[in-house]
Amino acid sequence: MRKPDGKIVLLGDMNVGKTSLLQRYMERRFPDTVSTVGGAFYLKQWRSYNISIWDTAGREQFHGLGSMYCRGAAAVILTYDVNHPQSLVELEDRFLGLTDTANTDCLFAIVGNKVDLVEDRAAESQEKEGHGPGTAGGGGGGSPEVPRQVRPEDAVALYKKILKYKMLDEKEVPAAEQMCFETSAKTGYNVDLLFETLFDMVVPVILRQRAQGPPQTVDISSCKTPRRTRSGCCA
Ligand SMILES: Nc1nc2c(ncn2[C@@H]2O[C@H](COP(=O)(O)OP(=O)(O)OP(=O)(O)O)[C@@H](O)[C@H]2O)c(=O)[nH]1
Ligand SMILES: [Mg+2]
Repeated sequence: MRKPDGKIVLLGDMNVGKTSLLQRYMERRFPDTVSTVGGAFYLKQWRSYNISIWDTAGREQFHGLGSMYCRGAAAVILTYDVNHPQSLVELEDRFLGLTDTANTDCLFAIVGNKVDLVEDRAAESQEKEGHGPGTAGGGGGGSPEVPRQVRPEDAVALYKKILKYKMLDEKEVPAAEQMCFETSAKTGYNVDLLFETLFDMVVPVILRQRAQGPPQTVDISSCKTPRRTRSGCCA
């Protein structure tokens, strides 16, 4: 098997749908998933390039592994659940720091998944209309019964914060509107668009990396071994 030419890593809180997104894209289905342990990867051939796509565990106890998976990454997909604002907050607080090991010219995509639930809830609330007062905490006439939990602008704001954190010039990287997606692994909405937009963007990064020298590999000896807790789990 040929060595991958480039690497894309999915990061984000547990349950946001990272594994489901990857399975939807690679296997064209939406199977039941179990919470990921450690990490796993798929290889995708895109044009003449082999791209590895890494699925990581969002659970806190595997957090220490995240920066190892990001080492040398050409792109990172920061995933949140559009119905859980905290999952967007976590991207900044808990996951962004893990990307310090990625390439200096690493691309960042911000992906709000489970957008089908927003539509479902909106439809439900429309059905209820005219059947008496709403149940979703008032606000008075005119305001939607089920407010959208995370707005696309919130993801764009995070993208801009990332550029600041990475000290990147907005003019030299893809625009926020190009890199913020809303997806549904359940219906497949925007899933091909997400991955294939990134593949196309990653190819020039691969070419630049090649021109700069040998690709970075994971040097396991340089990674700190996770401390063992009394229960034997990774801390
Ligand atoms: N409605 C809906 N449910 C989804 C979607 N994507 C994932 N899910 C469900 O959300 C749950 C978690 O999905 P996973 O893909 O396992 O989440 P994960 O981010 O990989 O979680 P960890 O591996 O624990 O980090 C599962 O029950 C999925 O079926 C989506 O787009 N829409
Ligand atoms: Mg998973």
